[in-house]
Amino acid sequence: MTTAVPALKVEHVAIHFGGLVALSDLNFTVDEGEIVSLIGPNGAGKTTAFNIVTGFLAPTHGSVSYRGTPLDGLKPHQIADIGLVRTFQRTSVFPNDTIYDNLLIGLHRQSRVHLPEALLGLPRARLTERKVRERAHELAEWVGLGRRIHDLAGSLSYGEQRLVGVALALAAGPSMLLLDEPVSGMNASETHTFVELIRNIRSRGVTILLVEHDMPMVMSVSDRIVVLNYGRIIAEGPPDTIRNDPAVIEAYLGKAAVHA
Ligand SMILES: Nc1ncnc2c1ncn2[C@@H]1O[C@H](COP(=O)(O)OP(=O)(O)OP(=O)(O)O)[C@@H](O)[C@H]1O
Repeated sequence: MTTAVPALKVEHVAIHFGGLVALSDLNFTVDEGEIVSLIGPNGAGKTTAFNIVTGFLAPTHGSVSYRGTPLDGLKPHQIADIGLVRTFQRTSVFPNDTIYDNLLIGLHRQSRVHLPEALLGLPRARLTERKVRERAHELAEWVGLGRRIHDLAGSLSYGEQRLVGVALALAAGPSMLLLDEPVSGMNASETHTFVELIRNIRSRGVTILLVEHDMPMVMSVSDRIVVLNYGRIIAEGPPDTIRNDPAVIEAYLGKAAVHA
């Protein structure tokens, strides 16, 4: 019998900031092709967990592995190189450049062509340059910004700028995408479109871990939800289980709501 190795494995992770235990004994997995959300009230430890998985913070105890490879001690860019790529809460587009140029900048960061080759217009650089341009168009189409590709990024709505952020993350060719509050600041229609995009990204074989406050969005998109409170997992399961879990309701609404 073969046992499938989970894509992401977080084992016994704890982190202390001085006397504050921000996470303690955190254990969860994400399977290949799964959409998992990490939720919890403010200060529960979601962003801290995200930062540990992506190498922006080192845990005090425990370990994280991806496809069986320990991530301990790896830098964020090394973790991205093995396929785990994140987006950030703040949009990081260059507002005075077009979407296209933003994507080209992102793709050039990934591309292996050395600057001297590109400057000299050597054949390998020319070929790669053409591929990079094609890829920029594909990425803009993928996130639904194909028709706006030559608009200035600064002219986009906040929600659309987040889409550019997702396109930039996709530019790195992730096998797992970590989305940090991707729909914060989006209206209902943008959020709906974004949910479709997440499903589409997953359908192309990308595993997804999401930190998000928008409960209807989380409930509609997730296969499984991990709920944190005060740095500990208080519940884990599919949306229907989580929706009705008394510990989750209590964490969000307080005891009164459960006993009302
Ligand atoms: N660098 C740090 N130094 C000290 N304390 C920190 C640091 N980062 C986070 N914390 C604390 O760790 C706890 C968890 O914070 P974290 O930001 O991970 O929570 P969160 O669930 O993401 O919250 P939110 O939903 O408000 O973003 C909080 O008490 C926070 O104040």
